Amino acid sequence: MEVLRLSEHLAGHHFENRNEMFALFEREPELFRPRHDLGMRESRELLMRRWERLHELGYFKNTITSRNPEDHLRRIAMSETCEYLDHSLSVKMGVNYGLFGGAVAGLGTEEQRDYWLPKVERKEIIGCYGLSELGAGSNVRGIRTTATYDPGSRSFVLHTPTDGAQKYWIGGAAESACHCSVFAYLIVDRKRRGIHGFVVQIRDSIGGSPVHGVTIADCGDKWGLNGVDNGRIWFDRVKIPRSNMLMKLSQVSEDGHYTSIVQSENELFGRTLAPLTSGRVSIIFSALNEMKVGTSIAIPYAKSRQVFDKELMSVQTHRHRLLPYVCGTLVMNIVANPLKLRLYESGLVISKKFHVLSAGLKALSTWEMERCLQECREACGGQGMLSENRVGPLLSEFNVTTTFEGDNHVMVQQASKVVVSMYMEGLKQGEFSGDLDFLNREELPLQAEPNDMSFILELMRRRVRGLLPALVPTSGTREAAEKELVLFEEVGTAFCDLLIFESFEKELNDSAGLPCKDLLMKAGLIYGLSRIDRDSTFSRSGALSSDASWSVRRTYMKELDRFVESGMMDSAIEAFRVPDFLKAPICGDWLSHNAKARL
Ligand SMILES: Cc1cc2nc3c(=O)[nH]c(=O)nc-3n(C[C@H](O)[C@H](O)[C@H](O)COP(=O)(O)OP(=O)(O)OC[C@H]3O[C@@H](n4cnc5c(N)ncnc54)[C@H](O)[C@@H]3O)c2cc1C
Repeated sequence: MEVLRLSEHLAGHHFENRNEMFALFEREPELFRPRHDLGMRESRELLMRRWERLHELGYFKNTITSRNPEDHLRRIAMSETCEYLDHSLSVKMGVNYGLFGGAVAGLGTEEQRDYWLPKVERKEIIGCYGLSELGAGSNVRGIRTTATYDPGSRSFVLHTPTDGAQKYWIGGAAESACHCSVFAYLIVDRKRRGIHGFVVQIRDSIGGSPVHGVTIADCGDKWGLNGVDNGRIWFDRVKIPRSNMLMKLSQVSEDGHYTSIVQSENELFGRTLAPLTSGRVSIIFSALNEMKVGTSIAIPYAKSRQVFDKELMSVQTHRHRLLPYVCGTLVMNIVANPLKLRLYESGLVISKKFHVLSAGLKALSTWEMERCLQECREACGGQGMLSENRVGPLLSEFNVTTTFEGDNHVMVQQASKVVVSMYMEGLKQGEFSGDLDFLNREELPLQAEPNDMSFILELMRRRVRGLLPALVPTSGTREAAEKELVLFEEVGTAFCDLLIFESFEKELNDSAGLPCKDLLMKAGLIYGLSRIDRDSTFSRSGALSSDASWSVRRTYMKELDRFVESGMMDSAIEAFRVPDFLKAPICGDWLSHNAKARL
């Protein structure tokens, strides 16, 4: 019962809707069983059939046009559920509903929302999100597409000046999308006004021919996520009506007068890209859910496998290879849930802390997921190479999450920038504030036994305390700090880790009636010890002496054993609640599955 409540808590919201969707998958296996044996063309076709079926059953009804955050969260729950089955499906729907729809909802006027969003919801149009270009991905300000206002025809002229400025990787553009939220430099009366969003029709209908002036090409076969038809788009002086500029933040009047409610180009840039924040938070959950699937396959297999007369899961290295990911998933899930719920609160203003946590968690969770799935693949030995056992294909399906919606290194640097600015401000003022407040106090002595969260938190703080002055000597400049980019990113990671563990502890203390608290506390301890044990920045920053590092190692190994022997590992896997039909043959009676009699 407690474990079921933990499952519900991890899901965070719309537990019943998720179950309902899993039940549909199970009921209609022809369409909804996992397929990892298809080429690009069949994957795309299958995706469209799956999406159509979900649409027909009304799963997304009222989730795009509604003003009620609950309805948007319902769509997110549906999308997360689809990820267990088909990452491409949830990405393609996410680009349409979340990015295209999100751009209209976030950047459009009331009138524009009322015009476009019902069409998206009724699937009369499929939208894509055109930000990245061949020559500029992470460096968004480097895009070159222009949108020039022509007062004579009261229209904008969208143009791709060079091949480097072609829109690239645009999900849905290669085959199906008929509209695109295009991001381009606005030019009014020969003045450049920063990057703005426009709704541009690129095909005459869903899956139809490109409209006049638009050229579209397919990015081609990828080694994962092949259900998504990523495409390239060129605009050759394409005219769109004035009303297609998304005008909530800035407006161009009919006679070509530019006004904006935003004070600076920097602020405009931040607010224009805001829909990406919800995409980033969704990616955190992609990573966590796939770690749930990977470990829910590798661990039952290891429990049923004998190696050299021992049960594989009893082997110390195996515990050390898999359990940190089980524990990390629990920790990050507990931290990411309130982040997601806050994102859909009306009137949310994205604070620096929110930005650091969402960007940092996006990077850390997807890197963890990548390592986790690789480890699960190897932990299943040769069986891990079979597509039917899912772990290998999932690794290639989800690999891109480290790159899109903000490359991970660039995300970590966002955290670095914030913490370095806070530190330099503190040096200037002679006092540190906010999340660096602890720097005003003496370092606490380290407790002898590294066996609880206060030890983990103290070490996380010590590491930040040690790394910051190494990066920013008292007289240093921010520019100099940014040249030491490896250390700069280490500082960002250290700060994110600290925020993650602080948030985790706060959630544990503040959430009344949190189920399986003992299990979660142990998970926090093990995940913390694993991060300390594997990362040299703890010793380099002076946070951890050699003696203390041995003590960490000893406790860590003991805690791994306790986690298994107390039954906590099994409870965690049960709480992940991956339905059997979305696991793999090696989770069950794999001898019978491979019996000669079955040939
Ligand atoms: C499958 C897929 C789907 C996508 N879907 C869409 C979509 O629908 N719409 C859309 O607009 N875009 C989409 N993208 C584009 C995606 O957002 C970009 O690929 C991403 O932002 C990275 O840009 P890039 O590919 O140009 O890589 P680059 O920015 O060139 O990065 C290359 C390498 O350089 C490193 N690097 C870059 N800048 C720095 C720096 N400042 N410091 C240190 N290292 C750095 C990165 O870590 C990376 O390893 C998609 C991409 C893929 C692969």
